[in-house]
Amino acid sequence: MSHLDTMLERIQPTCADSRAAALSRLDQLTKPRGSLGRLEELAVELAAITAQPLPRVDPPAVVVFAADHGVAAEGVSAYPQEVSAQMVANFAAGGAAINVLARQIGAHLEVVDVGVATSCKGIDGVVIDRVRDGTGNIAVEDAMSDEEVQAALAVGMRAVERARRRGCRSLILGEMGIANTSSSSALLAAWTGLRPQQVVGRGTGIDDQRLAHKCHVIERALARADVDADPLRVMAQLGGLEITAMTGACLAAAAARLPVVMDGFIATVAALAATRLCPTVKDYLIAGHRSDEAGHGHALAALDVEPLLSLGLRLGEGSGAALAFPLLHSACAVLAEMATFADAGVADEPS
Ligand SMILES: Cc1cc2ncn([C@H]3O[C@H](COP(=O)(O)O)[C@@H](O)[C@H]3O)c2cc1C
Ligand SMILES: O=C(O)c1cccnc1
Repeated sequence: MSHLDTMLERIQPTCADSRAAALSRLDQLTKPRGSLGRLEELAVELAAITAQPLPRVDPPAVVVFAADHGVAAEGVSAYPQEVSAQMVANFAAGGAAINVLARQIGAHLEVVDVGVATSCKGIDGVVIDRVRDGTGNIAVEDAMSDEEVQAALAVGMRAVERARRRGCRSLILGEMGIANTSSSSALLAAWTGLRPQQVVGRGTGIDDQRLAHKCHVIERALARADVDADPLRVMAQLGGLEITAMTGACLAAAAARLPVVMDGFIATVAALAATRLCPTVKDYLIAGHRSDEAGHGHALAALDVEPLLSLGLRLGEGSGAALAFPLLHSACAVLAEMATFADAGVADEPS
């Protein structure tokens, strides 16, 4: 049995008893029923995910998976490929946006080189768990072999295991990889049947001319691929190493009953891939935000989830998920710390 099959077998439905206990307690707390809106839904979801009537999400772990994309050679990004490795060094030095946001929420941050074109070996503090030197250019060849997809999934699973051993109770998945909005668009188009024009966005900030070119590149990739193949084969043809690692991490998190806060477009497509391998994973996912990337709304709709925030972000790295995390913290605190009507001697029926 493969590593993946073992993981898929371990994924169980979320806990109905803890969900019911959290729902019942919320209705006894000193507030009009349902008045904390989405925060109440979040508390209930977290109880069901963790199988704890009083869930805890602290401390969170942030894992940033980094890799390169052969399709960068088509000129689909506003930035050159070298930026992926340079940003890995920046993560390691603590200077990127996600470093700041992770510090604010008390998260341990780990950066994993899954396949940056030029190895990040030697950069202090980076986990080296490489599958290959970047992917193939999806416009002309498969991104990876089937074996490499399995290997990249396992990279994500190992990262979750490390986070668990450190005592983390929730997971924020981030990515760094120049041109990864192209791979994500191709995957989303393959799985939803949407046209490239609907799912391709400006990524790092490309102009209209480059956007039209990017759409054409994705059309070439889709024309070459068998989009009806099984999800792993589609990932091999059109995906990315860091995207696949995030998929593996979603599966491992669900198996371990860890809530996953999804970040932007790329992270959401990776989570969508996980649900195509195991639909139950969906119940372990919390949509942190809606990014400005054109395809993100479609990816969230494909998962049938509503994001917590919409801040016009278009960064990735796990930044939007880290910004949403305090809401999870608040949901848990309200459930655990608010007085009940009985405790506080407050009349619990409207007159
Ligand atoms: C300095 C810098 C930091 C980033 N951090 C995240 N991204 C984001 O931009 C990339 C995707 O956009 P595209 O497909 O257009 O290349 C990914 O690396 C993503 O994480 C960055 C991009 C840059 C340039
Ligand atoms: O939504 C995202 O995650 C995103 C958008 C643009 C560039 N990088 C990431």
